[in-house]
Amino acid sequence: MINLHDICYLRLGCRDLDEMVRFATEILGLELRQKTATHAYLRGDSSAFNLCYIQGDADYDVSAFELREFVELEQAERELAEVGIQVHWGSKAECTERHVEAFIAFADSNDNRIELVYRPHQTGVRYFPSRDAGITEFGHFGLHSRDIKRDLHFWTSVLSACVSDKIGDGALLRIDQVHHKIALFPSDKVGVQHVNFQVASIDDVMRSWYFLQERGVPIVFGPGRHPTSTAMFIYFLGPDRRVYEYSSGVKRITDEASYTPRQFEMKPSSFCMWGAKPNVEEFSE
Ligand SMILES: O=C(O)c1cccc(O)c1O
Ligand SMILES: [Fe+2]
Repeated sequence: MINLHDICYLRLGCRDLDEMVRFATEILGLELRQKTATHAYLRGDSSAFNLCYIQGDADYDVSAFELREFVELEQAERELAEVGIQVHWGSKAECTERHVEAFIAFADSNDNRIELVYRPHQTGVRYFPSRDAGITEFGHFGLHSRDIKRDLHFWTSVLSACVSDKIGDGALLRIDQVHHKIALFPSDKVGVQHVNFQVASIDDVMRSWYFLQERGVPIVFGPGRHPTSTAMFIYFLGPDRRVYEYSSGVKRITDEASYTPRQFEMKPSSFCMWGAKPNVEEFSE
């Protein structure tokens, strides 16, 4: 079993890099750390980066996870080979591009591009936001799944994720005490389904609600509260048409032994206990 220590970064292709940098800094509230002609590195914590937008193919995306030890990358290569998945070892230049010491890249059971990373770089300077959205952490992300049974098996038996809750066939998966850091949603697509940043409080969620409305940012769900993680949330669209989420108050599962995953019905009330209706394809019946 490949032990995922934490989520690490997303690499997100886009058509217009400058437009994504404007959105990420002025709307989302990330800090731009580095920009080249083709790459923009943004963060909401003291990591070298959380999101890297890449000029080019808008459908390209990668999600990355940290492993604790270098030997775990070598073990992962062997374990993935056993289930018929070949890995690519990052070259020196590819490691530099990702601000990591080492990584392997592969496609998961849904053809989602995944990277397993050893020693992602931290900075010695704190995150200094370009707008005060109240971001405390890169929270989680959703991935598409064209065959949920197959992909859940992969994520929970080849990789170390555990199901915290299910909503219909969708699954919220944890890799540590946080209720979920990955979510798998049935769909006919591949890759990243939504991107979540945690914010400090309900005040930040509500402040952003007014802020986003004033600027004409399409809000696609919320404000509301998830009955699953208990987090209060708001979802909106970026100029890349990707779904972004702020949430606050995600529950922790501290007593693994006594926790049983719950099955929620596939209804709007399972996504929001306040009555908000999702305008997100994968969250709709
Ligand atoms: O936080 C959650 O519980 C949650 C539930 C459904 C969908 C999501 O994106 C979530 O973050
Ligand atoms: Fe989410």
